Amino acid sequence: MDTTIDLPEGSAAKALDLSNIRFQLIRLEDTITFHLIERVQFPLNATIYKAGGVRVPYSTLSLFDWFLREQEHLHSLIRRYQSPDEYPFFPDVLQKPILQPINYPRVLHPNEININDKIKDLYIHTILPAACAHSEREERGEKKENFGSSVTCDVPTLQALSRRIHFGKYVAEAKFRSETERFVKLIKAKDVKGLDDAITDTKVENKVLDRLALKAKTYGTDPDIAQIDPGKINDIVIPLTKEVEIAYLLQRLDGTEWDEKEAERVDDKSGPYVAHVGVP
Ligand SMILES: C=C(O[C@@H]1C=C(C(=O)O)C=C[C@H]1O)C(=O)O
Repeated sequence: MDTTIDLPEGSAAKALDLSNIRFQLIRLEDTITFHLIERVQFPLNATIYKAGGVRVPYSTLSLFDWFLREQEHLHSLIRRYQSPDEYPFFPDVLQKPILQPINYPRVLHPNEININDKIKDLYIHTILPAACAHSEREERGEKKENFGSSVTCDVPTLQALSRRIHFGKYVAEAKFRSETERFVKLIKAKDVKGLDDAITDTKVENKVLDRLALKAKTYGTDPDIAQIDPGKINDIVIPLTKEVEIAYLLQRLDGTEWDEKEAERVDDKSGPYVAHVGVP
C-alpha cells in the first residue's frame, strides 16, 4: 500500500505563483499581528527569556525556550516540520511523525537556510520590549501569573514570524524563474547589492506597511494595550525576508548547469563524478 499522500494537481505551480505567495504573506502578517496583540496584554516578563530565570525541572533552558522546544517535539509528531515552509528552532527535538508523510512538490532548490536564531533574538530583544513598553511604563513589572500566558502567546507569534520570513525562499524562486538570465548574472557575480535591488519591490513593501498600520490600529483598540508600532515589526520582518531571499539566491546555482564549480567537477576525471541534482 502506498504509504505517502499526494497533494492536488497544480500544487507546485501554486507554490510559485507570486500573487499566491503574496496572499500567503498577508495571511501570515495577520497571524503575527493577532498573536502579538494577545501577547502585549501582559508585561514583558524578561525573566522568562533568561536561562535560569524560572526554574524548569530537568532543564537548563529559559521557560520560553523550554516551552517552545516542547511544542516542537509535540508538533513534529503530526509532521509539522516535514512541511517545506516550517522551520524548527530546536531541530534536535524532532520525532518521527505518527502520520503518513506527504509528497510535497520539490519547488525550492535544496538548501539549509534557517535564520531562526536571529529571528528569536530580535523578537525577544527588539520586537517584544517595544510592543510591551506600556506595561513597563506603568511599572506593572513582572506578574508571575502571566508567565504561562506570555509564553503561550510568544510561541505562535514567533512561529508565524519564522514562516513569514522563510517564505522569502518561495518569493526568490518565483523571481528567479521569471527573470532567470538576470539573476544568473547577479548570482555568478555574487552581486549582493544588485540582487537586493532586483528583489526589492517598494510598492509592495509600502502596501505591507499601510496594511499592518491599519490592522494594528483596528484590532489593537484596547487603550490599555500599546498600539503595536507596525513600523517596528516591519523594520525587522521585511529586511529579514529579503535576507532570506538573497541567501537563497546566492546558493541557487550550486550543483546546477550554471555552476562553474560543477563544471570543474565534471571535467575532473580523477575521481567519481557525483551528479548534483539542481532544480531546473
Ligand atoms: C516578499 C517580496 O519581496 C520583497 C520583500 C517584501 C516583504 O518582505 O514584504 C516585499 C516586497 C519585496 O521588496 C515580494 O516581492 O513580495
